[in-house]
Amino acid sequence: MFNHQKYGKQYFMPPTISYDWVKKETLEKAPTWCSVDLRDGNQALPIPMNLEEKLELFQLLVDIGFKEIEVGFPAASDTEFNLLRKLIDNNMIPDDVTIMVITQAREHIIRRTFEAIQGAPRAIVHLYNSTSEAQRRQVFKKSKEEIKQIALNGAVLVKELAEEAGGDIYFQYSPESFPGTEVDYALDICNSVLDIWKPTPDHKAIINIPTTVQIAMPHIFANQIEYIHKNLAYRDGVTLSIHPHNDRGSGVSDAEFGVLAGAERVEGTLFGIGERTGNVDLITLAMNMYSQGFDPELDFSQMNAIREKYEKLTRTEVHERHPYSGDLVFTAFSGSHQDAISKGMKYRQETNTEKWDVPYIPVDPVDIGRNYQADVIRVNSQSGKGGIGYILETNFGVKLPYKMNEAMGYATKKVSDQTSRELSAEEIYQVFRENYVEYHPNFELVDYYFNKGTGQEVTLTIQKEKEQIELQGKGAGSLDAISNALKAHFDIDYALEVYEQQSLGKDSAAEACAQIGISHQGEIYWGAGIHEDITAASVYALVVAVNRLEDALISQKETVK
Ligand SMILES: CC(=O)SCCNC(=O)CCNC(=O)[C@H](O)C(C)(C)COP(=O)(O)OP(=O)(O)OC[C@H]1O[C@@H](n2cnc3c(N)ncnc32)[C@H](O)[C@@H]1OP(=O)(O)O
Ligand SMILES: CC(C)C(=O)C(=O)O
Repeated sequence: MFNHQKYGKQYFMPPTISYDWVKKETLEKAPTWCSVDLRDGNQALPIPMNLEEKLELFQLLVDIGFKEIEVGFPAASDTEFNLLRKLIDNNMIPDDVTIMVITQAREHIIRRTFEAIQGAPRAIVHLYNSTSEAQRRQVFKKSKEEIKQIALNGAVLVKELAEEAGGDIYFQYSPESFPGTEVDYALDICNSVLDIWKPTPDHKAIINIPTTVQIAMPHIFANQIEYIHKNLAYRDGVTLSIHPHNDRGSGVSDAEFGVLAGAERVEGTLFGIGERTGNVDLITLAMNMYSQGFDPELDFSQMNAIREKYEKLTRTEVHERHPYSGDLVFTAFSGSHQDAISKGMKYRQETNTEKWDVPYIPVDPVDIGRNYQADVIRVNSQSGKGGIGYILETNFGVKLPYKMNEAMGYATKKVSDQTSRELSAEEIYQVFRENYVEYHPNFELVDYYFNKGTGQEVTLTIQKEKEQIELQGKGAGSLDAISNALKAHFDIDYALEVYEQQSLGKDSAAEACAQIGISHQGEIYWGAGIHEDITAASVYALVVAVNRLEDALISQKETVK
């Protein structure tokens, strides 16, 4: 039964709350990032990665710029153990990267962990045990003091083995299931562990506070972290770290608020993969900083390549709406958004604006290897003239007059609506050609030439059904002469209202596109022509516009009948 009364508050507020973190606006300095993809991320996969896949992911993490990487839980399996041996024995760990290994606070597991890191240039040994009230009562059936002792025994052994091993070994402790732990009790365990390790500013220890399962709103977590930050022993010898999960969907908020509250290091995964609803997504965190103008010290300029490799290695798919990295995150289908984006892009180009502030697009897609044409404006039945015009202009150089763009917008939406699908740029161009360049249901222009080279007298041949007809016309200019010939033949009147043209390419041999709008009884009828010769392009545009006017007159006559 769906019964909310079954649930209640399981988290603990800290003994004092100062809310200093609320007064800070944004993250201005990158925290130390620690990727836990190879451990927490891997733990979430139905088919865990094999050795080769893990090595490839390790290299990807190094390439992105991670300086701390949790390589695994070496006591868990031979694959994890062998991964460490492979990395260490083959000198595959770059000088500026520190690997981390996690261990339960159990003697045989700690010993196996140390075997795995023997000979490592540097390593963090990450010790954890569960401290929550629920786990003490249900899982461990131990008192607070006994649970604390598990951590302390582990801390002592870790220290002894590190001293035996020599080398550069750092310690990390996590009170697992912290969200359900009394905050002052968690702090007491952490401080007691630190009393054993006695860290210094030259050889810091890490205290890592996880939201193992998220059970409170992000501001609660921030208050808890601020309390720990202010009351940690050996504070200048400790890096305060956080490890948010995402059960309530607020992993990113927990992380951001946690850093505002005093955390200096964040553990998480690429794309937020992790058990249940995942870990905090480090890409989103880093890109959030980037979009505020701060250096995240991680490089996501090849986002698509990172995503493809990650999907291949983990056999998971990144959702198309996943922040910053999904296929559709820069895409606007809706008309008013497309209109604002295309105007914003144009404004940016015209004004050479340095700061990015294009409406609806939080970061410049190009910065992460995406592409305006393919990614930003895509067209379906929700789209409008702004986006459709943008696609014609940026892909094909066709810049339609404002009102014609509106008509083209409706013609395109109609096709998308009828076919119930998105239209590609080529398909949109095809709609344009069929409706405005190749549209001549009533008559076609076969040929024309100007008499006596004056350009003011024209002879043109049109095809009407099966018949070819020769027409004569005179005018103030060539287009006027042709227009007069058509008006006389069809016995119609209209005014040449709009005339625009643009070159479709950069060289002089490139084609031109002309657009013509003729008005008759308050309505405008549009046509376009594409030709190497601009006069020819205009003539063809006029022929389409007159065909459209003819359509309207024929249907008027049919209505009268
Ligand atoms: C929140 C996190 O993601 S933490 C990381 C969790 N990840 C993993 O556990 C993945 C890797 N783990 C494993 O492969 C296995 O658990 C191993 C190899 C480490 C240990 O295996 P086993 O000893 O067979 O089983 P298991 O982990 O279930 O052991 C549970 C026992 O350890 C105790 N225990 C569990 N965690 C801890 C801990 N952090 N510190 C001390 N004792 C612990 C339990 O109380 C239980 O004790 P009991 O045997 O007296 O009942
Ligand atoms: C071991 C800790 C850090 C952990 O993974 C968690 O609590 O989620």
